[in-house]
Amino acid sequence: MPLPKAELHLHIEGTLEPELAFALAARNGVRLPFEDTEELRRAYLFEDLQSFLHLYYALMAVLRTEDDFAELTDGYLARAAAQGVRHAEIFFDPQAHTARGVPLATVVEGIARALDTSEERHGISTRLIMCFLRDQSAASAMETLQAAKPHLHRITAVGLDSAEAGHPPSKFREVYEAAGALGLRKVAHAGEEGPAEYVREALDILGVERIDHGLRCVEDHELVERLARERVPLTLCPLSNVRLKVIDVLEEHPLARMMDAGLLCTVNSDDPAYFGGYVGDTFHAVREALGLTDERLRELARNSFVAAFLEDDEPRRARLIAEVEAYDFTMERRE
Ligand SMILES: Nc1ncnc2[nH]cnc12
Ligand SMILES: [Zn+2]
Repeated sequence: MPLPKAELHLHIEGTLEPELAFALAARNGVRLPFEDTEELRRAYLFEDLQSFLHLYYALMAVLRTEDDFAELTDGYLARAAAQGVRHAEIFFDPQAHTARGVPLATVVEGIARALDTSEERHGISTRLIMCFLRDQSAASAMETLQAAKPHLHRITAVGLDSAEAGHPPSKFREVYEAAGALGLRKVAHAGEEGPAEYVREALDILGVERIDHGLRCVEDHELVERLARERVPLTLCPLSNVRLKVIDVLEEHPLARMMDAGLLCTVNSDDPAYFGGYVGDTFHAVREALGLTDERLRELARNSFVAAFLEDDEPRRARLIAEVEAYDFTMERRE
């Protein structure tokens, strides 16, 4: 039995495996600029965030119907469950779909259909986080928030993703204020490719409760101290950082040093179909590359439930944390 964990940084569109991409392309009559799944997989060599985003947005062309989104989401939940995920907070990028003529209702209802059966089918409780594309205008983000009003019972929080450099959190001040007024919780990608200052802006200007990535906080000692003191969760994605060349090799990832500095770190998969592993694979990879002890892995799993948006189900959080505390690592080695 794998270590129980929550996944808090997962783009549902980033779980589109090549096999499903081709199946949906055939079903929807969409022509992909790749001959087959092998040729597509060979394209997964990225130079940076932007080169990944280019392929990520292009492949979304195959996602057209509610069934497509439901199938994508249910497939992710099945793979996540097999790796010990018991709670998942899932990002989606509405503007990437509405810009292609796919209605927001199709996207939300398709994803929600899979989420509605997730506890029963996969033993995973879920939350949905609607992300704004930061390389689009603040006005477009505000329109998206307004358009989401009929779906707010499905949505727990707002997030901010896509190309970071040159698109500071402050650009979205009003949108986050409006989201807060609607009762939505707040997270944002910051400090992935962008500077430590963007992490500060996300906290002070947007009022986020968690930072997605936050890796580059390590360049700013005072910020690290603040994040540790205020127990701000960071949703790190080590395999993503290597694939997008934010760091050179996994062995150089600062995760262990960040934990030593008292930061509330979690480990997540980001876009697992593209970056070579789901969250259980990521735990294994960082254990090997950084020599993490069992107690460090337990801390990461505990942190994932501490940082989860489970305030409306504290008994579940407590049960999951108790499972982490009682986890016997020799069980995993016997698999
Ligand atoms: N790692 C990432 N950073 C920013 N935007 C994203 N969208 C999907 N994955 C992303
Ligand atoms: Zn991300």
